[in-house]
Amino acid sequence: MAAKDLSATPDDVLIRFRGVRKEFASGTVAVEGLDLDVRRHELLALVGPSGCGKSTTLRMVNRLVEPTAGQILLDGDDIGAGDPVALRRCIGYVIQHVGLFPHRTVAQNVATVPRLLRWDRKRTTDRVDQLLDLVGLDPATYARRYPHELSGGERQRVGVARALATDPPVLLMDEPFGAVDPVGRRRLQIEFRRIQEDLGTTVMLVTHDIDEAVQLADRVAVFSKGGVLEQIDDPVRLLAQPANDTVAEFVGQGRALRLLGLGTVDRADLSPAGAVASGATIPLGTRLDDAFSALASSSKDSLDVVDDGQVVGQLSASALVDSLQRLTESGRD
Ligand SMILES: Nc1ncnc2c1ncn2[C@@H]1O[C@H](COP(=O)(O)OP(=O)(O)OP(=O)(O)O)[C@@H](O)[C@H]1O
Repeated sequence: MAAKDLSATPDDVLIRFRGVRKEFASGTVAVEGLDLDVRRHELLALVGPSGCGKSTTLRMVNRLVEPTAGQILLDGDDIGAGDPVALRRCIGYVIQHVGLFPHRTVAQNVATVPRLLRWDRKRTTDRVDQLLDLVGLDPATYARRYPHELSGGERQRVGVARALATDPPVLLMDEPFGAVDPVGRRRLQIEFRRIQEDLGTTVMLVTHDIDEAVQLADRVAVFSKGGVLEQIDDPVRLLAQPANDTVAEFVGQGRALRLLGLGTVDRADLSPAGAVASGATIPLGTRLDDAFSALASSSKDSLDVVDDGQVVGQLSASALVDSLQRLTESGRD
């Protein structure tokens, strides 16, 4: 399976779960009757309450867990029929506590799979440097460091670089940004999304954080206890139109604000700049939830919006409400 070009077939589905069930020896049913398609090049987030089977679902894709029933197809092939070691070589895996080898340098950690594949030294070092650059770690500074000489966020970046070393078509991520502080986390999420789009990697991402899911993912799958898939949709639709009470409860009371987080300040939202400056300024393209916070903390009822150092208009509270309305409408058919 590793040798196959997974980008070669026209089928839009890369990973297909068909009637997958996992019952552990203890009798716990972690996943039940799961039918789920993961599209090629998409970032699919898996969310749901603790213990609902998200990690088990993920770990069945690289066969760290074997299903009790059903099938998982990767590009049309039943993964249960092939060699699990070959399978894992074409699937990157990133977990919360990255699991870097403590006695190996950053470069050696990133080179783990290339070495297993017996890449020559030059190809390996070139790839390591390229990946460290990609995740924002200067190779000259970081390549020879050991994991204990890195911050949590830097370790997480090395984990991502290591998982991407051989440019796997599939990346499984289980709470990959969980150990990073909120500010570093947002930066890392944005950078990761850019890398994923550039490389075209198909990603399944398990997260507890609904905000992370709706900000990052192309689609979000909401599970309930017992590994039951309640809804799978794009973030706007999920927030605007939860399929049932379980999903509505899970996506939470902050739904309106989360929807705002999916839009940005656009010229169409602005009224002409007044003669009197409104006080606070924000750049065009600011996320609507950040604009809302800026407005809430300003003493005025509108914000000046700047682009290229010029005030291009004002954003009022009512324009923000209109934007939310538009986002909600776009999530409904
Ligand atoms: N190896 C195992 N043996 C027995 N039961 C297990 C095993 N691994 C997981 N479980 C059980 O299966 C269920 C689903 O676990 P899983 O880790 O997939 O959930 P999760 O949604 O990822 O949870 P969390 O969000 O807390 O990480 C839980 O009830 C868990 O206790």
